[in-house]
Amino acid sequence: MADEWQEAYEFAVEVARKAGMVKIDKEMKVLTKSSTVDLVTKTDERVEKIIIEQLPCTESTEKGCELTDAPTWIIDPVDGTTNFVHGFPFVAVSIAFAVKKELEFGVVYSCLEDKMYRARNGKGAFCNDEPISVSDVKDITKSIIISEHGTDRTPAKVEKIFSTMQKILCIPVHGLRGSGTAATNMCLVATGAVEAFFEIGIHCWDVAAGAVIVREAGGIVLDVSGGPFDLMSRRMLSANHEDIAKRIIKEIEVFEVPRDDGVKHLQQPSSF
Ligand SMILES: O=P(O)(O)O[C@H]1[C@H](O)[C@@H](O)[C@H](O)[C@@H](O)[C@@H]1O
Ligand SMILES: [Mg+2]
Repeated sequence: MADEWQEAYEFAVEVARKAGMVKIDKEMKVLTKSSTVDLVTKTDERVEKIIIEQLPCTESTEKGCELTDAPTWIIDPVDGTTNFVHGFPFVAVSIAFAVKKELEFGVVYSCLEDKMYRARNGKGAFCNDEPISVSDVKDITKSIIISEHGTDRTPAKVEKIFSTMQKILCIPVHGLRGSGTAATNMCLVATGAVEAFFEIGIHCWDVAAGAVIVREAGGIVLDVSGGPFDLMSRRMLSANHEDIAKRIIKEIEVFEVPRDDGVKHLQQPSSF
C-alpha cells in the first residue's frame, strides 16, 4: 500500500516554512485570550489563515478541541506569542496530524532560528534534515530541565509552579531553563540540549507536534503523574530517559486545569 500520509507530511513542512515568514513588528495589534497575560496578535490570526488555506481538507472549528477518528490537523500558528510581541527570539509554528486519535507526524518551525524540526511515526526525527536524538544523560544532577510558568497567575498555582521549580533546582540540577514556547522546548529535549521539559496548563496545539518529535528522537512523553500522555489533559512531561522523568515526577506539585476537550478531569495511573 502506498505511504498514505507521506505527502501530507512533506506538505506540512512547506506550509510551516511559509507560515514562519513572520516579522517582528513593533506596531502589531496585541489582544488577550484567557487572561491579561495570555496574548494573541493579528499575526497569529494571519498565520493561522495562511496555514488553514493551504492544508488539504481542513474544516476549522470554533468549538474548541475534540479529537475524533477523522484525520485531524492540530495547529499553533505562533507558539511563543509573548516572545513574538516582545522580540524575544524564540517563536515557532507547530503543525501536527493525527489519525484515529493517534499522532502521525509533527512539524515545528522555529522561525527566528530558521530550524525546521520534523518527525513521523517510525521514520525518525530531524532538524534541518539532520537526524536528531535525545541526550544520554541519566543522572538528574547532570541535567538541564525546562519548565514554564504559563499564563495563569492564580497565586496558589504560581506558588505550586515555583515550589516545584525550587525543589528541582535544589536536587540540584545543572540548570533550569525556558524558551517561552512549548513546541521549541520539546525540540530542545529532542536534540539533547536539555534532558526534560514539563508544564501544566499548555494546550494540545502547543505540544502535539513536539510529542512526535521527542518520541522519534528516542525520548518519552508522559503525563506529569507518570501515567500515559493525554493530549487533551493540558499536562505533559517529555524526557530523554525514564530515570530523569521519574526523578522529576517525585517533585512535581500537580494542580488541576480544565481539559481542552471539556471532559471532567481523568485520574492518570502512574506507570512508574
Ligand atoms: O500562547 P502560546 O504562545 O501559543 O503558547 C505558550 C503559552 O501561552 C504559555 O502559557 C506556555 O508557557 C508556553 O509553553 C506556550 O508555548
Ligand atoms: Mg502555543
